Amino acid sequence: MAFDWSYTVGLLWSRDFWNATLLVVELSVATWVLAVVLGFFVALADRSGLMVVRRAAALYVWFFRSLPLLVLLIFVYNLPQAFPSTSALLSIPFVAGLLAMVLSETAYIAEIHRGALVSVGKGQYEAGRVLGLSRAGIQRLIVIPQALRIALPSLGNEFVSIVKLTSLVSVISLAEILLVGQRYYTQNFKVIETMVAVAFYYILIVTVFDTGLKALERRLDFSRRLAELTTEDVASNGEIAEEIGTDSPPASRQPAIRLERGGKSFGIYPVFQDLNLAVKPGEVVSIIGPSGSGKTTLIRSLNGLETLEHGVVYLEEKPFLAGSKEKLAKSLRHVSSDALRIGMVFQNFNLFPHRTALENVMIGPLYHKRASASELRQEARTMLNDVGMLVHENKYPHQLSGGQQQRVAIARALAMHPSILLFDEPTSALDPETVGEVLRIMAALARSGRTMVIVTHEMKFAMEVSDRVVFMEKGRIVFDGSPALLAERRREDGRLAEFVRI
Ligand SMILES: Nc1ncnc2c1ncn2[C@@H]1O[C@H](COP(=O)(O)OP(=O)(O)OP(=O)(O)O)[C@@H](O)[C@H]1O
Repeated sequence: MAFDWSYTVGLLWSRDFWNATLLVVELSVATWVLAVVLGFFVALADRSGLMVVRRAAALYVWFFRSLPLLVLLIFVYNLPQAFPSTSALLSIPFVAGLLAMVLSETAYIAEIHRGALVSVGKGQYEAGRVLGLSRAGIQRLIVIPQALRIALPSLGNEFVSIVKLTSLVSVISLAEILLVGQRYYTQNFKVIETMVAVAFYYILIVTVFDTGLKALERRLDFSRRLAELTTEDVASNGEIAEEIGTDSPPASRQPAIRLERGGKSFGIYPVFQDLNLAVKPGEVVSIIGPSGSGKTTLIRSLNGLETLEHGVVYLEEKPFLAGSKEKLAKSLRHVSSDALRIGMVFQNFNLFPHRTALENVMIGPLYHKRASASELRQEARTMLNDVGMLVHENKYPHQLSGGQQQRVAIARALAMHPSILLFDEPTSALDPETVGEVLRIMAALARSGRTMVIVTHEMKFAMEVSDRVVFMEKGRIVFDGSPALLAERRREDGRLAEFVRI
């Protein structure tokens, strides 16, 4: 029997098929949107601090991924037999189909979100934290935009799967494309001709939505976003200001920040115990020492990025953080305005890749509504100008060199007007050529009387710029004094001489 082309072509104008196509689109889009939203919450639950929430999320994903959709469909559609109260809703095939598909797809999509959330680096969360963003704020402004971009190709792929899975809802008598086709060929036996039309409708839906999703993917892909570059600004940097003014010149003589009897372990390995460090207002303290001596852990303990077990951190002699094993920890209320008094610059910059240099600098003050958006924009531009980066204000981090990124990161920390600035090995991830530009900014900050604590391997810089140098070894402070005293001690102390070579 010859293939009946005129019959197949005629089916492309069939009202039944177009109605079924509309139904498939509605069911697929509703399933996808709901599962993308709900899946995100399941993925967040999977990362919750509460074990019971994590377990519940894992149980959900395990159960609904194990269950075939067909079984779930039949189960949900027939649920009213056991629970008559559900019949008002579940006897509507569209609702029953949607519910079953959402339950199943949420489990798959939660796994996609989970993968995307894991790939947003820890540094992004930490950068949000030091800018005083709440958990929800970090998710909304930093994590979700990045995770969505990472997840979108897989989410688009899942949409295609959902479109095809809708063919299963024919078992609950929902007139989707396959069921319409079956009705046709059981009357005229033109199976192949009918199935060609069925294939056409599925391919049409997938093609249209796939094209749309790819376009969305391109829009969200910030690595493809390019700032308008003028020929002049491609390589140039602006001038770095000689001094980068402070808001509140240090008046008090009491320590700006002080760690008392700090103790920290990772597992059974103690990094330091009974450690004391006090930094006066306007003082520049460099912490130096061999790798693994605990410098980074110490500086991160000062602003709570690492939780101490023992000891108390005081801000202007007011308890600010207490070790988890300290009695004070229970009564100490976390006041976020205190945390905002400490700015931090990270080794790996941790700029937000989906935002321009200017937006990175503005994000903190804007979140805290420190002034109107236009005032904050102006102020952020001044900060960028101070670090010689105004010419690059509209560039995304991937368009900047390491040194330029670190300069923007410094401007971002300054934009919060912190009274203390912590630098965690700010030049360690930089090429030798760009180290100098970051050190020049830090020297300008030091000259302007800022309180700074710097973990560094740049000995020359530490000796020239610091008021005090702290030498750490194996979790202990073995030297704490002026650079001049260090230079003197170096002559007698072999270990110091070995380490502090300028
Ligand atoms: N998250 C962690 N989990 C387990 N151990 C850690 C963690 N962070 C640091 N450590 C360990 O704590 C010790 C101190 O690390 P820290 O990074 O503070 O040293 P450091 O003096 O800053 O070293 P470097 O100069 O190489 O950065 C090291 O032995 C390190 O392996």
